[in-house]
Amino acid sequence: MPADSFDAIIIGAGQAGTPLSYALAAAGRRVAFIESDFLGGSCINYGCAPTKALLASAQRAHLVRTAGALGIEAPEPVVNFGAVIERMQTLRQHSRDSLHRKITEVHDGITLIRGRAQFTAPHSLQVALVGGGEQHLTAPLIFINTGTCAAVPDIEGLADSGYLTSDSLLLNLTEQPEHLLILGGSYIGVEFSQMFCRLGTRVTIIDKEPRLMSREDPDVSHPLEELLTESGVELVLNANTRRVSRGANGTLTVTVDTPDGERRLRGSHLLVAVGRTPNTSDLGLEHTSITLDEHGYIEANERLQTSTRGVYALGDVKGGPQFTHISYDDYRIVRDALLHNGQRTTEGRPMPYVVFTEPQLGRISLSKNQAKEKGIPYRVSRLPASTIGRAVQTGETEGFVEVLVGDDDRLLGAAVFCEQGGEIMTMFQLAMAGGLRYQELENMILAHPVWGEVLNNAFQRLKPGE
Ligand SMILES: Cc1cc2nc3c(=O)[nH]c(=O)nc-3n(C[C@H](O)[C@H](O)[C@H](O)COP(=O)(O)OP(=O)(O)OC[C@H]3O[C@@H](n4cnc5c(N)ncnc54)[C@H](O)[C@@H]3O)c2cc1C
Ligand SMILES: NC(=O)c1ccc[n+]([C@@H]2O[C@H](COP(=O)([O-])OP(=O)(O)OC[C@H]3O[C@@H](n4cnc5c(N)ncnc54)[C@H](O)[C@@H]3O)[C@@H](O)[C@H]2O)c1
Repeated sequence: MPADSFDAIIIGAGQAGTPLSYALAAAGRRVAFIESDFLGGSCINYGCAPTKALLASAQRAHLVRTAGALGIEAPEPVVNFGAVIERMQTLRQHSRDSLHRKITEVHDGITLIRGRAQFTAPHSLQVALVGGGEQHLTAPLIFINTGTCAAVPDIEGLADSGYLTSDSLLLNLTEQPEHLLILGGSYIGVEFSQMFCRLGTRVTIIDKEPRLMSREDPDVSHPLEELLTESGVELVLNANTRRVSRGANGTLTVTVDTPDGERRLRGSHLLVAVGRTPNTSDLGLEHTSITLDEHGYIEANERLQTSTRGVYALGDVKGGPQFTHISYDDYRIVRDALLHNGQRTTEGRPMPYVVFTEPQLGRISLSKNQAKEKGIPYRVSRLPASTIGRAVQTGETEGFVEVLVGDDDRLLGAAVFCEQGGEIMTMFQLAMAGGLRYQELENMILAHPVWGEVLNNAFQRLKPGE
């Protein structure tokens, strides 16, 4: 079968592939855009957007539940689980429809192909089309944005007992779990735990590490652990999961070894959230010279070029931090290099992220442990959120603001665990991007009483890092 020839082929409609298709088409290139599943990839369909929509419902229930603290008497809220799910589904469908319109109607020059792509040669692909048949394509430029799927550990009985991942949970959830066991206490486990707890589900998190979010400094993860346990989430940490089984009545039992001995944890549903696996195994990469790392991620250089000339890897599939804003920045780097002679690379770019619990945990750049590991001298100031005027007025006094300052008085990083933590962290990021010294933030006139006013006070307790 003769191959259809294009200027560029993009595999995967994720957070890099989609804007890249628009940019290349706008520059007059003929683009084949291949997606095997839903447009928008994980962010739109089973990642950021649907989880934050569900978290918003859970947070509203919590606000109603706690309104009495502000003098507003409200009855215990009734969670209409079906309506909560329907709202999330509607938002997701709207995003998918809007993407479809943009790709097929707004932008000329994009040929959308629904199917699973596989390399047959370094610049040739075969697509197993949704609905049957196949198509062969070729192009001098190929962009791989195939993302990841949920990793599933090899645990006795797990496959036979039935489990959920965030991918399947968010696509197929119809009934409210009675007791959700969550394997993995990092971004996904933590966000889902608070969400389900506030919607009225009993929740247990199991993690093999002694701490939640174990990449964070201990004095950052511990307040998060306290917050969750105080709100009713059970934490089983330092736990080696040995076996999963499902009884005749449908109850799941997860058997774990902990430092205190064996425990059998029972629940109605099990969510596996132990990280992600790259979508590379069926890409036919053996027909190219593209290399993979030990975990199956595509090896790409700081310009996102793979070892096959003209083939790029963008987003989660190339390994490293897995965030929508990083995938989107990969797009910007490749777009600028190809269309605007841009020279920027992935080297040294800032790495902000937010855990969307309430309060949020916002993080930018170095933690204390990372500064120590890199031998970077730092001073640190940590302020309880209860010292922020706005926090006192709204009653949201939980958490802290922590900033690291270098020898040149410029910021090295921040961890902000309080109401509006993500937004406050973003202000610190802007100050870092602008190269501001901390004294400039201390002396800046900021409207009173905004949350950002904490930028004036955050450095009050600066002391040398240990
Ligand atoms: C539950 C959850 C919550 C998250 N929350 C956040 C958050 O709050 N903030 C944040 O920044 N990040 C979040 N993330 C991470 C974020 O979703 C990803 O980092 C981001 O979507 C980047 O994805 P991507 O561009 O690499 O590809 P993806 O969005 O994963 O898209 C890849 C696409 O490629 C398609 N594909 C795969 N193989 C083929 C093939 N062979 N042929 C054709 N198509 C193929 C897939 O169907 C998919 O549509 C979350 C992730 C999860 C799972
Ligand atoms: N707000 C956000 O930005 C956000 C939200 C959700 C997900 N994400 C992205 O999604 C990716 C995946 O998130 P994640 O939380 O699944 O993965 P993760 O890699 O961040 O954490 C995996 C967790 O599972 C634990 N674990 C691993 N194997 C285990 C086992 N056998 N038993 C018990 N625990 C085990 C680890 O100790 C770790 O705590 C992240 O890299 C993140 O970037 C981001």
